Amino acid sequence: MSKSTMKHYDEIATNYLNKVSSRSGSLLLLGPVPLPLDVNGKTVSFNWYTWIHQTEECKELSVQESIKVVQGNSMADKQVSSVLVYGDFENAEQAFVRFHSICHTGDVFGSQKCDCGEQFREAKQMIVEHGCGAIFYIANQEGRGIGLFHKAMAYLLQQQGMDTVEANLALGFDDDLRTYEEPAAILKFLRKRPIDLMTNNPHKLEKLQQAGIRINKRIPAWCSLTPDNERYIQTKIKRSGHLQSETNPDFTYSNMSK
Ligand SMILES: Nc1nc2c(ncn2[C@@H]2O[C@H](COP(=O)(O)OP(=O)(O)OP(=O)(O)O)[C@@H](O)[C@H]2O)c(=O)[nH]1
Repeated sequence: MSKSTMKHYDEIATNYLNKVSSRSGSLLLLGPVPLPLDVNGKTVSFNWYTWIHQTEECKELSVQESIKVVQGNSMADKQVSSVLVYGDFENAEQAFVRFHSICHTGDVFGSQKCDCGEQFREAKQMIVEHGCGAIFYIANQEGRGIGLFHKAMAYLLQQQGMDTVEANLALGFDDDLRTYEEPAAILKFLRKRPIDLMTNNPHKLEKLQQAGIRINKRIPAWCSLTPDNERYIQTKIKRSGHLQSETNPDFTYSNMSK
């Protein structure tokens, strides 16, 4: 590494890198990286943070030294998590926070089989309208933790009549394998005050509380029902315990389209 590159590297490590302890080990948090995001047609400036695990070999090293160990290692085959932060996240009295499980099909492809893509867009917009908040984009939670390949298998099983829960069980998994220790540790580093949690899933709320997150209130995160996502959403309510939409208690596509 040339001297000037080394200087830039050191500067970044000093100003943008922090070590965060989590129940699953130490995390190296990098950010804030300013990121202009599209929010409903407008460009809005968010701060992006991302993190990696501090490996065993780096345990005794400082954060500055640890980051040099990964230099030249692309890590492209390891999907890493992010958090997108908006407003004065550390100090604002109320901050809206969403813990969004990665959904390649919904968020990237725009699949209508689930509500993930719309929930993500909606969360960005609600946070901007509110003035402060964060969206965690959790990389190891694809398919509620079964991974993309198995999710494709699950979709094929669903095509043969199973619902989402039955398909996960048929593949040898629990319905929901997600844990929140890592993002919870990052949240506690970025903000000490309680949050308003954007979710319909009471189990997610409980798991986050168990991970030490203080929650002021829950903000519902329902999206549009369509013929393509109705079964998925009804299964979430009937089998996975997601809370019914307060504004539309008869939340079915056929009821809504009347
Ligand atoms: N196994 C499985 N996972 C799915 C399916 N459709 C979407 N997902 C995944 O489900 C995750 C989102 O979980 P959901 O149950 O929709 O919602 P939640 O995060 O528990 O709750 P909310 O905070 O209310 O959105 C994402 O990781 C998606 O990839 C499916 O058919 N099968």
